[in-house]
This record gives sequence, structure tokens and C-alpha cells, in this order.
Amino acid sequence: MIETQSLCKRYGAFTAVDAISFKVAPGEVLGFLGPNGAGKSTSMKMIAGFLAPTSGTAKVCGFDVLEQPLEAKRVIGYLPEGAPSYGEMTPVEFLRFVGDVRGLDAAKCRKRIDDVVGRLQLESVLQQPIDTLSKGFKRRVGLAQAILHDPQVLILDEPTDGLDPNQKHEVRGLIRSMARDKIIVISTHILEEVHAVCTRAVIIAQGKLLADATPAELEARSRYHGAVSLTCENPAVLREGLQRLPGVAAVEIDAQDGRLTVFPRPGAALFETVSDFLRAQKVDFSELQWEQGRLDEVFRQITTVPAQREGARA
Ligand SMILES: Nc1ncnc2c1ncn2[C@@H]1O[C@H](COP(=O)(O)OP(=O)(O)OP(=O)(O)O)[C@@H](O)[C@H]1O
Repeated sequence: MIETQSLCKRYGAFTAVDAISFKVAPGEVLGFLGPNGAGKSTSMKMIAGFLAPTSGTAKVCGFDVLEQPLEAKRVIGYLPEGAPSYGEMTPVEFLRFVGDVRGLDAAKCRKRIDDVVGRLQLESVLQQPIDTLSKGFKRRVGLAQAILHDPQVLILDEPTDGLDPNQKHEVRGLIRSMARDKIIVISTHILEEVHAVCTRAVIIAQGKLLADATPAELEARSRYHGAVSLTCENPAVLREGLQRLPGVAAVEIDAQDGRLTVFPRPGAALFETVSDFLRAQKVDFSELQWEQGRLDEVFRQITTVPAQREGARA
């Protein structure tokens, strides 16, 4: 279990992280979402024991990261932002060094290095100085060191940053495959990643935790949740008829692609009503869809309103 209680970080009068409390259980992948400067990396650094909180506590597998730093660090694998490492070393030298620091014996270290090199497809760059690697390979070396000792807890700050689409896919698969028996926290700006790997997400803005929910619960907060959208030849002609149907709150036509969206009143289920109407009107339509909700819209809703309301953080 990871458990933070009123975790705070202040720099002078500026509050970077403001009383954040949450728990993460084994088997969960918690996504940390938030705009630039929200406090995600600062929170992760405090949980990983790399930055002392101004106040509040963080416990990892029962170990307080301040009071029992070695025990806590032993169970944590941490990928910091930017994946810093020793640039003059090759990946294999760096991984041997990390294995040594982690106290792995020679045989176990070799076995683990083989495993992580295979998982992160590092074979082709093993003998090349890390400084000369591309951003994506540097990131993969960073991930390799984080998982080398097969830790119970993984704290990964933007693990797919800088990776190409194929690698993003691979790394998301890797995170999912490790999720079953580990506790994983990842930060990301990519909302599709939340769907791809996270079982739960917290949204942070201006240092405050503003939401803690499953991706589906977050989507249910979207005005698009339960909306029905479709493409047809002449959407403007249909608008008035659709607007009069029971349960319909609004009908909108996208200015760019002409797609028509019918929004429900609270609690109304529209799919059948809309499809019956279209058939009765003999409308030639395509791509009739029930919408789950849009995370990007919910993210904007949650992260922009408080910013405007509360003004600057202090
Ligand atoms: N050492 C420091 N001194 C002063 N302010 C700092 C320091 N480190 C971080 N901050 C500020 O704390 C705030 C939170 O930073 P943090 O890096 O945690 O944000 P983030 O959510 O990870 O952002 P991003 O998505 O851009 O990586 C930012 O406004 C940052 O400028």
C-alpha cells in the first residue's frame, strides 16, 4: 500500500503540493494527471523519498519514507522525469552498477539484466555510452533501472515521454503486465494512457488533489456521457426533430466535421429513441455511437475552473 496524508511541499511562500492524501493498493495502477506545474513530479519525488515534505507523511508498504528511508527505498523502483543516469556509462555498465547498489548478487544481477534488457528492447544499444543514445532509448534505460530489482512499488514519472508510438504501446503493455502484483503510480499528460493502463486516476491542479476516481467515473462526469452522435448528409434538417424528442437536452453540430451530437437530460437513455427516430424519418446515417464521455473535457472542467476561481497559489 502507498498512503499519503496531507502531503505538502512549500518553496518559500509558494505551495507546490497542498495537503494531498490518497491510498494505492496492490494491483492498482494510479494515474497522476494535471497541467504543467500542477505538482505531480514534486508529489512523486516525495513518495519516492527523494524530496522531504514540508509537512504530512508518505508511507510505502508500511515504511515511512522519512523515518525508514532505506526500507522504503528497497521496495520502490523510481523513474524520475527526464531519466537522469550516468551518461558516460553504457546501459549494461549502468544496470550492473544499479544492481550492485541494490545489493543483487552477481548471478541474480545477470539474470535480472537479461530480463529487463529483453523487456525494454535494449539489446542494440547495450555497449553505447548513454549520453549518445536517443531520448527514447535513454528513457528505456531509465525504466530498466527502475524495474531491475523487481520492486513491489513502481513510481514512474511520465514513463512513455519521448517514446515512439510502438514503444509507447510496448511500455504500456509492460506496465499492465507488472500491475497484477505491484503498486504502480504513473504521471502522464496523455489521456489515452489513462484508459490504456490506469485503474484509477487522481487529478491535481495548483498543488491540490481535485479528483480521485476510476477512468469510467471520470468520463461519467463529462457532458458527453450518454450522448448519441452520428454522421448524416444534412444534419441541420434533423436538428429540430431531434430536439423535440423526450430526454433530449440539446443537439449540436460540429462546425468542423458536421457530426451531430444529441445530449441527454440527466438520467435519460437516448440511443434507442434516437435510432428509432432516424429510422422513422428514413434518414441515411452512419457511425451512430453512444458516447462514454470525454476525459479531455472532464480534465479541462476540473483543472481550469479552480484556477480561475482561486487565482495564484500561495
Ligand atoms: N526547487 C523548486 N523551487 C521552487 N519552485 C519549484 C521547485 N521545484 C518545483 N517547483 C515548482 O513547483 C510547481 C510544481 O512543479 P512540478 O514539477 O511538481 O509540476 P508537474 O505537475 O510535474 O509539472 P509538469 O507536468 O510540467 O512536469 C511548479 O510551479 C514548479 O515551478
